[in-house]
Amino acid sequence: MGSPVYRRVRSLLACNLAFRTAGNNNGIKSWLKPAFISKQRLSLPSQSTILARSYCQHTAQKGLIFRQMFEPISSTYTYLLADCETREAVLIDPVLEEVERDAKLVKELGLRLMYAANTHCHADHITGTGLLKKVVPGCRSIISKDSGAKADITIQEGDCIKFGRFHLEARATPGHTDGCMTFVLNDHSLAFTGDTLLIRGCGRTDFQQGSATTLYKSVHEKIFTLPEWCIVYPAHDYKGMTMSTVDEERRLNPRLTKSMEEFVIIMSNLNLPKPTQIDTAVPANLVCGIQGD
Ligand SMILES: N[C@@H](CCC(=O)N[C@@H](CSS)C(=O)NCC(=O)O)C(=O)O
Ligand SMILES: [Fe+2]
Repeated sequence: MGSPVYRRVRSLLACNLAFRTAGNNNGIKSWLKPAFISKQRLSLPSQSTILARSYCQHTAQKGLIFRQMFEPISSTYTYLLADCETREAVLIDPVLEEVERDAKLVKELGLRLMYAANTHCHADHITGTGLLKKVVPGCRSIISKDSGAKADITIQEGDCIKFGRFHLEARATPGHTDGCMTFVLNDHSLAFTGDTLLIRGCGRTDFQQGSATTLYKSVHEKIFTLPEWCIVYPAHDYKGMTMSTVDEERRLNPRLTKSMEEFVIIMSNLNLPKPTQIDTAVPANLVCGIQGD
């Protein structure tokens, strides 16, 4: 139906999995379509541009402040979430070397940083949580009880990290490490998967109590059961990608679309070198990172 341009628009929307179902449920399609169609004859934005733009609008409409930040040495993503009304905020997976950047942004945006939470005891970088507590008074560190690491608050499956009108639900997703958690936004639109699920990949399982069968079950039971339009944000990406969706990873993840038996063989043949900072990072992260003087 319609012009070639309209058909292109339709096919872009059709293959954009985040929109396919979300649109019917929460109005994404209704606010996406008018702006998009009106520009169609000038130039067609790429699918990822549409998703990024639309997602910003989506979060803004919900009253959620959301930032993804990158630390290039360990290729780590740190996430800032805040309620734009109450200004309460949470940081996920801050990195020591970027504490100044994160604290500056929190200040610039007029936010009250309540928590700095780690998805797990990282092996490749020192967490910024310890130092953040020093430079942002009132901020409390969070990690899972099963990680064996120290923090102000230790959490378990089902616990919630509340910031303003929002909360992150903690889902235990062990496998990369014993204490890995995935943090899911209360409306299930976003999931912060740490190293459990990476974009088209997953965390390695060859150290820190790693187990391929446990990771496989965690992903299938706790992440792939989220709505297909849920956007997944990992702790790392090594190929320049920023986000994915549950649907994309269910269909396209080259490791996790396999049977558990095939997955175990893949994971035992990764032959990855040890993270360069592992010997300093793990002991520091077991005590919530560098605490400052
Ligand atoms: N080269 C990096 C470490 C890369 C690495 O091992 N990444 C981990 C996540 S950090 S614990 C991983 O699970 N990778 C899975 C994969 O398939 O790449 C460094 O030296 O820091
Ligand atoms: Fe890790």
